[in-house]
Amino acid sequence: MTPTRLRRAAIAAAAAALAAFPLLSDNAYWQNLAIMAFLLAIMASAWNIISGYAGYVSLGQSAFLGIGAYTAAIAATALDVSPLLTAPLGGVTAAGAALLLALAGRRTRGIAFVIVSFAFLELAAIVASNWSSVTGGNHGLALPLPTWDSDYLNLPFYYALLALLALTVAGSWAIRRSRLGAGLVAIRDDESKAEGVGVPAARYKTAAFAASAFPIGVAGGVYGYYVSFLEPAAMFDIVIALQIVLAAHLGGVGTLWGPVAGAFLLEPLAQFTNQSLSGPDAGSWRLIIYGGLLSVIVLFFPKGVIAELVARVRRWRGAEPPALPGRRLTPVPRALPWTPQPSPGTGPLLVVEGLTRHFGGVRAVDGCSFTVERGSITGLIGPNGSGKTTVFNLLDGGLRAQAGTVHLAGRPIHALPPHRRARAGLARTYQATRIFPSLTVLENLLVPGRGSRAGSGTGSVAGSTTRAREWLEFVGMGEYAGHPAGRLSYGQQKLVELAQALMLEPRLLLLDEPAAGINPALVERLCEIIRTLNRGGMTVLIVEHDLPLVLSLCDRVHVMAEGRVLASGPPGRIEHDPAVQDAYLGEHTTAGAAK
Ligand SMILES: Nc1ncnc2c1ncn2[C@@H]1O[C@H](COP(=O)(O)OP(=O)(O)OP(=O)(O)O)[C@@H](O)[C@H]1O
Repeated sequence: MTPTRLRRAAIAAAAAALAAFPLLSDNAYWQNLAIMAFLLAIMASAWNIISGYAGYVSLGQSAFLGIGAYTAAIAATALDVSPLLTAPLGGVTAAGAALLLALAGRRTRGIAFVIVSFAFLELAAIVASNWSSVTGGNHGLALPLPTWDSDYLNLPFYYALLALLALTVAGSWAIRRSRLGAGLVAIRDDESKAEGVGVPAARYKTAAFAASAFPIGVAGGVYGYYVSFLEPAAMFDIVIALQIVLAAHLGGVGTLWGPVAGAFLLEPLAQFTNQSLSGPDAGSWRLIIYGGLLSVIVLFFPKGVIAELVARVRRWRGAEPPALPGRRLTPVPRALPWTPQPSPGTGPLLVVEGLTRHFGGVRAVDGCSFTVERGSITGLIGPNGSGKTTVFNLLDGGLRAQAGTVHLAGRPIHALPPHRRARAGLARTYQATRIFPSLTVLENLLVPGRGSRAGSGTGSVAGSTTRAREWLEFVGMGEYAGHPAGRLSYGQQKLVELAQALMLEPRLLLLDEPAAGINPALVERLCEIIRTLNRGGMTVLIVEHDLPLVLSLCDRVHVMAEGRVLASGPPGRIEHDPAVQDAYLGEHTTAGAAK
């Protein structure tokens, strides 16, 4: 049996055993333990969507449990129905409240976001405590007792939470396999790069926050009815928030089953501490235990205890796949997997006027103006520090210009956010390659989606996959499609990043030092690729220090010095321009400084 089949069989057996358990045993202790484990597993699995996939670690996710519980209880009382029926409303309210957290996630990340998320939990507790007319405040809110036969007391809760757990895991699986999921992991790996390849990060994160809060809110509705009494201190407890994070870290952050497995491992400890710790200091002791455990795990098993142990056993058994070897390069296919559409308007494709960006006293780009003709390969050269990369960062929106305009195919793009510039037809590669190491090579290409230029980034995943494979074949990386991108060599990563940019089917391709740090055979291949793309109708702007390469490849060259274009013209003329030689030899700079 293959490992995948073995895992599927184990999951099916565990699901069947859990489904049959309450029918075979009426032991209330074990049923309660299972119910609480389901609850924790739902929360950890849902937390994983925003914190595991997208990397926004939330210490406030348990707020949605309280929000769901209060909403379902209040709605059930108002409508005079069972709280089990109003539990989905708890999910809807939680997803709505998550938009607040998503707003914070637009402005903060890393440790700042962790603190904001914790503040969100505290805020929810304060609202519940003080809004006594609705929530009962610190006196609490009592729910009616279940109406069904006491013989079946736990069963409806048990099966409701088990079904919700199955749905949460299925939802998490579907999200991870979708373009949204690839986009979230890309955001975790490198958010600004993700935006640069057309990922609408703010929208994706908002969707992930809502998807993460919804199941927790529904579970809160069921849980509130199960405990039948709601009070702010218990419903918005930081210890629950810690347990969620701990469960995910125990099993494996960012994996599908890790948070679930972690929850089942952790829940017995949670029950033990609940029962054995009592008195006024019990809360503090629980905080110390869970906080301490979390610190140890994050320090020594950052990817999760189970995930790290499995990886270590694999390494020990020598089962880790070997480093990816370079293969003989296949010839570049002559035909492009793409038919370019003519760009609208007439005149140059790119018009840059008066572009300016200073960093304190450093005038990195200082009133820079130039054009790129349609269908050309244009070079942007200049000595180190002359501002070439900063110009690229201003063109793709990674940096905001302090002055100046940029028009692409007649359309002003200087005020657009990076993902909309990518969708407008601008794609780039980086001087130091920036692919998404946690994704496979194929997934790296699926992040931008297909045909983004035409605004059809919502095209089917199947269609995008076909196109992604075609572009990978085109750059010669087809056989690496399923490999983790982080394990490729530097040169291979450069080719993958190029294919990723090509997935945007750009009007203008910006290449930042494509030949830097790669072997001569690969440089040759890269030139061949660039020429083939250009023959197929793609316009290319290239920053490169390898002058012979630029002179042989480009139709026109702009030379930058001190943040502005000093000279422009065909390569033959530029090569012998005294002002250019002056700038490269440093005399221009020296003279400028002496003035
Ligand atoms: N984020 C930043 N903060 C401060 N200074 C910066 C920043 N980015 C660039 N600079 C400065 O702006 C100037 C231009 O840098 P830039 O990287 O654009 O030059 P470049 O022509 O691409 O150089 P190279 O060919 O070495 O890559 C340099 O003096 C650099 O130190």
